[in-house]
Amino acid sequence: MANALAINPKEMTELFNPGTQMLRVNYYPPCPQPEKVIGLKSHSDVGGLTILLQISDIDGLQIRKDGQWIPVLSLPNAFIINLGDMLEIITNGIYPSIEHRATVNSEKERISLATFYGPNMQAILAPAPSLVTQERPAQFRRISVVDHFNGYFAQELRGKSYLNEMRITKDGE
Ligand SMILES: O=C(O)CCC(=O)C(=O)O
Ligand SMILES: [Fe+2]
Repeated sequence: MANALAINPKEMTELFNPGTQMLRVNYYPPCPQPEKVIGLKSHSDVGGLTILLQISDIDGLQIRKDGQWIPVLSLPNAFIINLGDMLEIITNGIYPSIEHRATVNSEKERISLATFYGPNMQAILAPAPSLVTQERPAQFRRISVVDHFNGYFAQELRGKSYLNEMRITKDGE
């Protein structure tokens, strides 16, 4: 990714090396009225990369694109790769994180395994200096990784609302 962006790889490795790895197992029981509930509310993952495995062949994951919810069809033995908020910040918005949610099925349970590749807990999160230019000023504020995690987990999941709080607005706030 650093190569594709033509940045000094150190700017990326300083944030993610040594990184953290977390695993979440999601279990969505069947619901007779699936249109009235949501399995996992709309959110973007907080960290770097998410590698997701849908265990059963039950669809449920949806991504938001141009304001529309698009189903991600489950392919047998295929991983789904999601970009998280910290990658959006370090790439100064060039690689946006993906907003997604999970729905439930009326008859069958669904299980997914999400592996989160996250940052060094001692690091500071900010756009990579070489991606901050006069034409493209910093889009996000500097914050410690710990404070960023604390802020993210203190809120309920609501789209990309927490990342949006990190955005520097036009008047520099
Ligand atoms: O179950 C899914 O497909 C999505 C899981 C997810 O978004 C998460 O664990 O963060
Ligand atoms: Fe997620």
